[in-house]
Amino acid sequence: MDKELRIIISGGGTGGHIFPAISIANAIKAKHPNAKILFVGALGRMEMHRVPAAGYEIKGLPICGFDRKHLLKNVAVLFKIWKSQYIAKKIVKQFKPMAAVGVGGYASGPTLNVCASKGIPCLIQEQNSYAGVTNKLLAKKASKICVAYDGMERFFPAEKIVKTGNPVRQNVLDNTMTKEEARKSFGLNPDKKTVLLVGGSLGARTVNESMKQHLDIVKNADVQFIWQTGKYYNEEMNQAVKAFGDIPNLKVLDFISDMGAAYKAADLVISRAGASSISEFCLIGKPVILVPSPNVAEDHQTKNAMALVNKDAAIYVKDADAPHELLHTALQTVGNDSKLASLSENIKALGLKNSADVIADEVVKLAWGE
Ligand SMILES: CC(=O)N[C@H]1[C@@H](OP(=O)(O)OP(=O)(O)OC[C@H]2O[C@@H](n3ccc(=O)[nH]c3=O)[C@H](O)[C@@H]2O)O[C@H](CO)[C@@H](O)[C@@H]1O
Repeated sequence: MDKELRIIISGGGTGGHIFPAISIANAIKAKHPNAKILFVGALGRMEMHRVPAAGYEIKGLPICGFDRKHLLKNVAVLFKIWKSQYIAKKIVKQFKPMAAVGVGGYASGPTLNVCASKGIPCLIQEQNSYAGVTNKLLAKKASKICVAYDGMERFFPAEKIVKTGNPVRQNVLDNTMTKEEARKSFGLNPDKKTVLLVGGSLGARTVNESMKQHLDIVKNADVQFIWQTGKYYNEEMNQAVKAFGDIPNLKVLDFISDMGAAYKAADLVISRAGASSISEFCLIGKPVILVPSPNVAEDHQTKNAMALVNKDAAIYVKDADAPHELLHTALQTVGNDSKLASLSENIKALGLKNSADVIADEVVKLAWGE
């Protein structure tokens, strides 16, 4: 019988924070099936339904970020932070975690602060090449900081850093479908080349516009498309497709639950350059065109993308050029088998394997004081 193991995992806001957290939980459970794991997220954010869907319990804090444009609104934010801290204290008192993991995002702030103040060891996981605000604030209190990029001593104490890469969900890596089965599972022709478009976990306006403005090219192309619009844009994009008329070689979805199947179906992916997505492309060796979001802190997606593009491991299309360039580049690339093969080979060489396992081991060592 395994020793007792009680772990809190906190953070979220977007898939880029939530899915690494779920992979860490899965890796802990695989090694220690009796481990008790509790997630703490932000009420109203994506983690509150994605985490239970992955089979874990989650408690929500009423936390949100500071409003940098409307300073007066921040009085309410301060109150929410205070209240979240109070609720986090109650959660920690009841659950009695032996270690806490923060994956970035608002909820990890109060949760890890409370844990650290009670002497519970904390580990943080930073997915990006540019550290997020919450993780930077928590760094002093953390015992270990797991990162995916070199040079993170700019943000964190060097002696705490472990380079592990980003954990990727096991079902993204272990999909056992054939390409044909995967395409069929999306209602598509099993034998036709396929392009998958993903705008990160929430969808991306630019990627969507690049499709919406060229539905004629889409319809006449000799390939088929899986188009993830994101929840916010889904209705608008569906209406545009409806107004255009029937496009049998196009499947429009707001969110893709089985990314393993979507990647398997695709010969080429078009994507934002979020850190978790990039780790997935590397580990499965997927040819990809990256359109980094220009709207993120310190332009970190462009930095994520360039680490690949400079090694001929991905194609770069600038956000501003995407509406007129993206589809042409995609169609050219997907028709060029030797280009697809070299992109796949080059990107695969950059993957850091077993990240979730390595982090899980670090967490368990902290919990058991080893
Ligand atoms: C706008 C924004 O703030 N983006 C940030 C956010 O991105 P975002 O949440 O988009 O994160 P990533 O691109 O890193 O990861 C997206 C994750 O969602 C999954 N997925 C995506 C679409 C879908 O339909 N189904 C699905 O399961 C992907 O497989 C991947 O696991 O967090 C990342 C990690 O901190 C950052 O690098 C990004 O800059």
